[in-house]
Amino acid sequence: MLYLIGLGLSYETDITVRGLQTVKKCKRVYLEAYTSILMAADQDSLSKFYGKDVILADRELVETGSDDILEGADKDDIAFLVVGDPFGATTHTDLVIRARELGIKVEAIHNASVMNAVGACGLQLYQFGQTISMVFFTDSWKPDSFYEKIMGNRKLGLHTLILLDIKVKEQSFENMMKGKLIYEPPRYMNIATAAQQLIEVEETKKEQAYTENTPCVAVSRLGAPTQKFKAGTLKELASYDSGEPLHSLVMLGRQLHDLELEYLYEYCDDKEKFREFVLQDQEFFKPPPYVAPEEEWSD
Ligand SMILES: C[S@@+](CC[C@H](N)C(=O)[O-])C[C@H]1O[C@@H](n2cnc3c(N)ncnc32)[C@H](O)[C@@H]1O
Repeated sequence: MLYLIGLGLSYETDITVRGLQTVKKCKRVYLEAYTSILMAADQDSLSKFYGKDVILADRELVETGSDDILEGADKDDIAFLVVGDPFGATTHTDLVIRARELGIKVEAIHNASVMNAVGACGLQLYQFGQTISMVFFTDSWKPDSFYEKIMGNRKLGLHTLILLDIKVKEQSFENMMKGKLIYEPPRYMNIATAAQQLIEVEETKKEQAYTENTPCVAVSRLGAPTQKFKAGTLKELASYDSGEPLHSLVMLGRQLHDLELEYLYEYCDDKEKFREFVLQDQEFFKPPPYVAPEEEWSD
C-alpha cells in the first residue's frame, strides 16, 4: 500500500495520530522536500520522532523516479509524506496514477493545508476564487499568466490566495553550462518581492485588475509559533519586512464582509486609512445598479 500522509504546517507533532501510526508500520518513508517546508522541523527531527529513517524525495525522484518510490509497494507499506495536505496546492496525482497503473493500492491521510489554514487571517474561505502561484522574475523571464486569474476573481468580487515561489536544489546558469552539479542555497519568496512583482505586472498591463492601493493581507508562517498577518495596500506591503519563510499573500475582493474587515483591523497600522482603501477598491468592477425592465402594459 502507498500511503500519502499530510504532515500539517509546522511541527513534527502536527501529524495526525493515524498518520503517525501508519508511518511507524511502513517499510520505507519518503519526505517530499521541494514544494513546501515544515517550519519547526526537518528531516532529522522527523526521523528521530518516528524512530526510523526518512528519505528525502526531491523533484527529480518524484517526477522521474517514481518507480523507485513505488518499488515493492504491492507487498509492503510505503509512506510518502507531504507538508500540509497531500492534495493541498501542489497535488501528487501523478504518483497516484502511476501507483494505480502498477496495481498498487493508495490511501491518503489528510492534514491541515495552507489552502484552508489561510482562513486564520479572518477572510472567509467561501469568498476565495482561483488560487495562483507567483514565481521569481528574472531580467528576461516574467511569467504573468496569473494576472488574468486575478482579474477573473476580482470581477466576481472574490479574494485571491497567492502562493509564493520556493526554489530548492536549483543550479545557476553558469554552473549548468559548465556541467557542474552545484546547487544554489534555497530561496523562498517574501511578501515585499511578491507585492513588487504584482505592481510591476500591473504597470505593464495597465488593465487595472488591481492597483497599488488594492488592500491585501500578508500571511506569514501559518501554524508556526511566529505566525503573523499584516494588512495593507500592495504599495505598503512592497516594503514590508515579512521575516522568515513561509509566506503567502491574499488580495482582497470586492465582496468583503463587514466581519472580515473588522477582523483585519487587528493587522493594519491605521484602521481608518485601511477602511478608506477598501472602500476605494470596492469601486472597481462594481456592477451597475439594477434597473428593472420596463413592463409592457397591454389593455
Ligand atoms: C506549493 S504550496 C504547497 C502546499 C502544501 N502541500 C499544503 O497543503 O499546505 C507551497 C506554498 O504555499 C505557501 N505556504 C505553505 N505553507 C505555508 C505557511 N505555513 N504559511 C504561509 N504560506 C505557506 C507558500 O507560499 C509556499 O511557497
